[in-house]
Formats: sequence, structure tokens, C-alpha cells
Amino acid sequence: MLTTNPFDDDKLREECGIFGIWGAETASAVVALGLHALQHRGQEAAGITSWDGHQFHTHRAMGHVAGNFDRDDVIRSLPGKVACGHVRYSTTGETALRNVQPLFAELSSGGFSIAHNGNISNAMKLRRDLVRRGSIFQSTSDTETIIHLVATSAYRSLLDKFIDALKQVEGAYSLICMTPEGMIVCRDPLGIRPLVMGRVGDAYIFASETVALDVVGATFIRQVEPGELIIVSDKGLRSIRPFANVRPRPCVFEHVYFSRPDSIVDGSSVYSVRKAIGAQLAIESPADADLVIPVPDSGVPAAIGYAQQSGIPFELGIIRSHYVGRTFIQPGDQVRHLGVKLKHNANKALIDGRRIILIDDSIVRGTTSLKIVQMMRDAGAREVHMRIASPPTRHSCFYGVDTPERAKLLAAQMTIGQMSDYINADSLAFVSVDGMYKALGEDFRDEANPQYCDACFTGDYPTHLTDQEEVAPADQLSLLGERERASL
Ligand SMILES: O=P(O)(O)OC[C@H]1O[C@H](OP(=O)(O)OP(=O)(O)O)[C@H](O)[C@@H]1O
Ligand SMILES: NC(=O)CC[C@H](N)C(=O)O
Ligand code: SF4
Ligand SMILES: [Mg+2]
Repeated sequence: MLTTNPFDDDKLREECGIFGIWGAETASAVVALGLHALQHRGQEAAGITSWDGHQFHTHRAMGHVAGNFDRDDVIRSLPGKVACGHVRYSTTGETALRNVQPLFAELSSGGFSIAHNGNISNAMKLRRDLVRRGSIFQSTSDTETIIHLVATSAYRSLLDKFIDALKQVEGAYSLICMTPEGMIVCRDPLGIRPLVMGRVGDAYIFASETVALDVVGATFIRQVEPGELIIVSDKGLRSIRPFANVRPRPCVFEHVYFSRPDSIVDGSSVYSVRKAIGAQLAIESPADADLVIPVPDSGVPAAIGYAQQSGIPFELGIIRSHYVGRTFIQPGDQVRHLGVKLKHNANKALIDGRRIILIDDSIVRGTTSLKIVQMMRDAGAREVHMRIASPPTRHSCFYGVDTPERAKLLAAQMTIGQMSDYINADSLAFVSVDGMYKALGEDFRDEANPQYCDACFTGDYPTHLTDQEEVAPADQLSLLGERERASL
């Protein structure tokens, strides 16, 4: 997949967050709050579209929710009782305003806006066919293919057109769409990306994570089921199942890293799962040491679990700056190097002379581990044992997480022993795949019919990867915009 982030691709980037509300007086203000709670899922850009019963209004901007959607004039320009929004981390299509969601188009049925979390793994192929048939794309985002498939569908009703479009799409999609007929919300048949439903007063809310419901004072009703399509209109709420039934395979990495620990994903508390993975790691890979130290932020719950299981004291040996975001993105090697140091610093008084177990949730390129282990040694650690609360990340994600290509994944290039040497640890261990499944409440991974998507660990992708398999890189390039090609 040609990802087009113009900056470095050091890490597993976040994905996207979506939030929609039907039937509240200050709909766009509520969406702004909800997006704020989902900011960890995408920090490149944000957008809100509202529907006032006659017209759609949109504001989209590069950057964070705060600074763009905390302004009265912006919220006032988004009137109506229906609104939806998006925070973006691009997976297909460059980081530019034309790709910022919600995307909007005037169709034969009227206005149509779409907010998408996920990635369509046959978007390039669909786009090539649509362009040959005369479609004129306004963006380079995979999401826009859905709009064109709806627009060109031979079915008569908007809903039938929409279902027809989704049946041609492969990959991951949680969607919130707004039309004059109502809000249409759906999750792909495998439920790869999350989506939940809540209520506040008489209004219905849909959001990527439950934390966004909490923040706006809404009550969690249930998750949108994999393969479910919900239509909310003045007539109420209607649920249909337009796809053939398959065993769902939600993304396991939501539990490991992406979701906020205070969210409930697939019915499980993310915090509890992370703690359980840490405990499992302590059982599978013990180490003789004085302290258990988390790599903040996402390593913290697993480190608590490891410490409780092993009986080794948990301490904050690394302090993080709250003024540096989840991933500090800066072009240029020198600044990037400074970035990690800005974010984390050793609590030297604690570390000096101790044997420590460092816990992080994942190793992607190894940038963080390499620097943190060195930081611990510089602070006087006697031994540094690194433990990782996920299996080795050996494969790229094509479902909405912007992973580096395989060649840049440390675990795809080295054995665990080589990785340990590379990061200069005294020992390195990862939780097993079955251990991760145990922490999720399963007995083991069902090899014949896995309970989760875990492709970045196992390489077992739950859908075709048509663009990877059928669209040659040269053709992929020809489908991209000029600016996108220049940024590669
Ligand atoms: O091996 P690497 O390429 O360095 O990537 C892995 C690191 O990236 C993530 O942290 P990040 O700083 O993005 O976010 P966090 O603050 O949520 O832990 C993850 O938690 C690991 O620490
Ligand atoms: N990370 C995501 O979910 C991104 C959504 C969509 N594929 C985009 O690139 O805009
Ligand atoms: S490949 Fe990994 S990150 Fe992507 S959806 Fe599957 S489990 Fe999640
Ligand atoms: Mg981290």
C-alpha cells in the first residue's frame, strides 16, 4: 500500500476517530467534544459536517480539534440538530485538506457526507475502474470511492445504492454518513474497526470508542455489530444486516495500543485487557529484577499487570512530558531524534544501580526501545530486561492503521535475539499470540477461525488485499495526485 504521509513513518500511527449525533440542539458542539475525546486516534486533521434540515454545512481543518473547533464562530457556522465529525490519520491519500473528512458530495438523492475509520483494501482497483467510466475524483482518499460507487449504482433507493456500494468494497470500514433521509451508520462484516452507540437525552450518538460517550455525558447502549447497518431518522432507528454472516474479526491492536484504556472495546475494558496481557507476560517471561518500569503512556497498564503478577515493585522510572503528543512527528532525522528525548526522561534517582524490567506495548521500528534502553543505562541501570505486551509486529496493516512497510518493521528483519542485541537489552521477550488471546478471555487463538484480526502479528489477513495483489506499484502511482507522488 502506498501510504503518503509526508513525514517519517517510524511508528504504528493511530487510525481515525468518528463521532455522530442525531437529534440534539447543539449537535456540532457535542461532536467537537466527542472528537476531542478521540483525538488520540488521529492528529493530522479534523472536520465536522452538520445538517440543519435544509442544508449541509462543513468545516474541515488541518491539525487538532482544539484550536479549530473550540471557536464560537466555527461552531455557529455548523447549525442543526444532526452532525458528525472525524479526526484523521491518513492511510490512503496524502495529508492535505482535500482528503480531510467528512467528505461531502451532492448526489441525485441530495447531499451525502461520509466519515470513515478504516481502510479499503481494493480502493485503488475500484478507483481505476470508476475513473475509466468517467468518475471525477476530488480527493485521493480511499473513502471517496464509496461516494462514487453510491453515485453510480443502478439501484433506485439511496439505501440500496449504499448497500450495493459496500458490497463492492473490501477491507475495514466503520462509517457515519449523513443524508437528507437520515443518518446511516455501519460496520464492515468482520467488524475490524470499532463503533459504539449511545444516547444522551433524546439524541442518538455513534462513536469509535466509549470514551467519547463518557465525555459528552451519554449512556452506552451497545456496540454497532459487525455487518450491521443502522438508519436513524425522524421515524426512529432501524437496523438491517445486508451482508452474509461471517465470524467477526475485530482488530486486536485496539486492545494493545490504539484505544484509550478507559474505553470498552468488543465488550472488554481496554485497561483490564492490557493489565491481563502484562500478567500473562510475567508468567511466560519472568526476569530477576528490582523494579518494573513502564514506557509511558501505553506501556503503563501492562506494567501494572506484570508487577502484580510477579510481585516486583512497580515504579515510574520514566517520566513523560505532557506537552509532547502521542507520537512526536517531525520531518528530518535530527529533529526526530530529539523528539523521543523530549517526550521521555529517566527518573535517575530511582534507576541508578537497579536491575529493571521495562514494559512497552509494542516494538514497531524499534526507535523507542533503542533510545529508552540507552536512557536507562545512562541513568545507571545495572540490568535492563525488556518485555513487550504484544507479539512481534512482523506485518503491515492494510485496515486503517498507518504502519511502516514490512522492511521497516524491526521484527520482520531480525530474530528476537538479534532485536535484543540491537536495542542493547540484557534480555527481550514478547507475549505469545495465545497469551494475548488468553488476556482477552479466550482459551487460545482458534487457528481455523480466529476470533480477532491479528494480521500484523501472524500475517493472516482476514480479507483479500486486492490492491497489494493485483494493482502494480506503477499503476498505484498513476492513480495518485501530483502532490502525493512528489511526497513519496
Ligand atoms: O518501535 P517504535 O517504532 O518506536 O514504536 C513503538 C512505540 O510507539 C508507540 O508509542 P507512542 O510514543 O506512539 O505512543 P504512547 O505515548 O501512546 O505510548 C508504542 O507505545 C511504542 O512505545
Ligand atoms: N486511519 C483511518 O481510519 C483513515 C481513513 C481513511 N482511509 C483515510 O485515509 O482518510
Ligand atoms: S493488521 Fe493489526 S492493526 Fe491492522 S486491523 Fe489487523 S490487528 Fe489491527
Ligand atoms: Mg509508547
